[in-house]
Formats: sequence, structure tokens, C-alpha cells
Amino acid sequence: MGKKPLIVVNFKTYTEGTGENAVRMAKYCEEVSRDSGVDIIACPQTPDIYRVASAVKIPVFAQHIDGVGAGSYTGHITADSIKAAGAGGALINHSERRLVLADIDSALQAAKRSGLTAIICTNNIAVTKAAAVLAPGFVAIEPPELIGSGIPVSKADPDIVRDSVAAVKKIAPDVEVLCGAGISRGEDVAAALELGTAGVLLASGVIKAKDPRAALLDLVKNV
Ligand SMILES: O=C[C@H](O)COP(=O)(O)O
Repeated sequence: MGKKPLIVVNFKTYTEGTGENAVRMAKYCEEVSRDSGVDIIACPQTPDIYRVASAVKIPVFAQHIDGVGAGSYTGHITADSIKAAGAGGALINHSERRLVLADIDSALQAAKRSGLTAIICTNNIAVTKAAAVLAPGFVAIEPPELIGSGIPVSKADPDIVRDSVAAVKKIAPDVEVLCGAGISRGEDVAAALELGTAGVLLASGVIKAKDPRAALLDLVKNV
């Protein structure tokens, strides 16, 4: 039996994780979390947060927030609004929704003011270090070229994961590190934990799987 990982499932904008499918996917996450004891966080699209958070007891995170508050900010996603919808946290600076550093900081401060947990995504060691200085709850290192590839970062590029963990622990020991990109099997999760991470951030390995529930069960099988 190994250490318990945190598994963050990003639904992205996949049809299989949108609308009522988002609720179904989150229920699979909840069921596997309950049966395995592994913490699983569901990240549906913003319009699905309320319906998902109303249907499951596992934490629900937004895929993005903006660093603005209440007021004249048409089209922005505020930390308070996702919190009111039932979210407990948010991804910030995902590779598919990148922000400049000042905006990452604003979004993080907004999350903190609203009492939300932030996962800042990073694409290399330099950005990982910058994110660690900001002291979010988590930093998630994801080499963009491996995202959606089915090639697990924890096996294909262990150095970037190991070096990210070392860099973060030196700068901000309380910040936990996740890794993501191409994770789809329990052995990928085990490799991530071996490298010192607290868990993984993944999407297609579950959301695009023929049997998402079976994919989730495989992810937690070594725990
Ligand atoms: O947010 C998740 C990451 O971008 C990884 O995506 P992936 O698991 O489809 O490679």
C-alpha cells in the first residue's frame, strides 16, 4: 500500500464532461473516492459548477478564475461567484488558459480572499519557481507537449517533476506539488508519488476513456 494521492480530474471542455455528463462524471469520481479513500477533485466548466457541486460531496474546483472582484468586469469569472456556486477552489494558469504573472497573482489573491484553494499550473521549472513564491495551495507542473498525449509525465520526464518538487520545497515548503500530462494509469500515479508529488492533475485518461469509472479505479488501484 502506498501513500494516498490527490487526484484532480479536469473535465476541460470535453463533451463527455459537459452538462449532465459533468454530473455523471463527478458521480464516478465521488464513488471511486468514497470506495478507495483517495481524495478526488472534479473540475467541470464554470456553468456546470453549480449542478455538479449540488450533486456530489467531493470538492469541485473551477478551471479558471480572474483576479477581479465585484463590479464592472463583464465576462470575468470571480472567485466569489464560483464559491457561491459551490466550488472549493480553482485551477489558475492552466496551459490552455494561460495568464501573465501579474494576473496569476491577482487571481490567486482573489481566491485567497474568498477562502478558495488555488492550484497554479506551470509549464517549466522557472514558472514553477515563480508560482511557488506566490504561495498557492498547490503548484501543478505540466509539460504542454505531453498534455493529451497519453504519455505520462511521471515516466517520460521524471526530471521536470523531481526538479519542480525540489524547487518548490526550497521556496515554499508548505506548497504541495502535483504533476500532470498523459497520466492515465495507476502506475503513472505511483511514479508521480515516488517523485515526491502529492498527486496528479489529469483529464483525457478519465474523461475520454471508454469506461471512465474503470479508468478511475485503475488510477487508485496501487493506493
Ligand atoms: O488538466 C489536465 C492536464 O492538462 C492534463 O491533460 P491530460 O490528462 O489529458 O494529458
